[in-house]
Amino acid sequence: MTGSAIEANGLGMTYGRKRGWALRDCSFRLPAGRVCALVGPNGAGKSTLLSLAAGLLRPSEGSVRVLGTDPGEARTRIAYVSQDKPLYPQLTVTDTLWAGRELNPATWDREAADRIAGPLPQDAKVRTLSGGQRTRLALALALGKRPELMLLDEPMADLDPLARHQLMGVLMAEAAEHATTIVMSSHILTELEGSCDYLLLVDGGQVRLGGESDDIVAAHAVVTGQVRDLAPHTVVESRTTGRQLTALVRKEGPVDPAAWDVTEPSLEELLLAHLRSPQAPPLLTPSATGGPSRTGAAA
Ligand SMILES: Nc1ncnc2c1ncn2[C@@H]1O[C@H](COP(=O)(O)OP(=O)(O)OP(=O)(O)O)[C@@H](O)[C@H]1O
Repeated sequence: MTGSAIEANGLGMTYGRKRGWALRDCSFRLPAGRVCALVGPNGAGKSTLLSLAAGLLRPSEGSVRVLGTDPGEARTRIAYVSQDKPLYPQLTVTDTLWAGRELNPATWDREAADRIAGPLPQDAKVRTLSGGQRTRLALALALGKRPELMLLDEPMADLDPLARHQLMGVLMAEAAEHATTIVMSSHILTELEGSCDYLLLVDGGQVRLGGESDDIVAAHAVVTGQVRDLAPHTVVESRTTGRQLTALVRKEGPVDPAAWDVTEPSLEELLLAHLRSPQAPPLLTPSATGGPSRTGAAA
């Protein structure tokens, strides 16, 4: 088994008793070297999970280990880009990159940072940059640090489509070349489909899907037909048009091709079906549990 980038055990976080649980009873493992999409609706707990992994929050219950140790101890090996991208507004782009080098003298990779920060006006003060430009600078700092684990909270949200495409390309090349683990939260599901090989779906503070994207997709099927009984498969979502039933199912064995038209769902289709169906049981593939597959039925 490869090493773990993140290992959560019964992880829970509340920001105050009256506020309830932002994250509850989360147990999963993210193997090192993966590019992981962290998806879920607003308020699902994605930022909370990333902040816990970055060591900026302490768990209210359970534990999280990062790169085999406590998040605080792994801090120099982690780069975290939060949604609000905190940078010093009075520094210029050049000064900011210089500070990045000074803070990470042992690992600073100027070429990697320049590849991302290159298009920015180098003498401009951070406070004069647009939201997208600030994102670019924050990502340059993160990549220049040459981390083992990048935790990116909606990194592409305020980038234009061209910048998004280019920066995704740089991140993917980085992951491939240096085996950097990347966890990237996003609401843009189509963007994740071609880039991420691992998936964590968080909803209501719980991990509902976890594992290799391909395996999670392969565990499901879209079936269309006139038969009503889908047993033994688990129906995640279904709709009826006339006499025709279309359903997204989690397969329990082979689906009868004589009774159903069967296609593989796209990742986007799969995620949307789960987001619309909070009652669907969780699915974690063996690599996400460190053991046999965990489903709602077996958990
Ligand atoms: N600093 C905070 N103080 C109090 N409650 C918080 C704080 N940060 C988050 N929460 C609460 O924790 C829950 C999870 O929030 P979180 O920001 O982790 O969700 P998210 O999945 O990142 O959402 P989004 O997609 O909108 O960014 C929400 O109910 C939110 O209101």
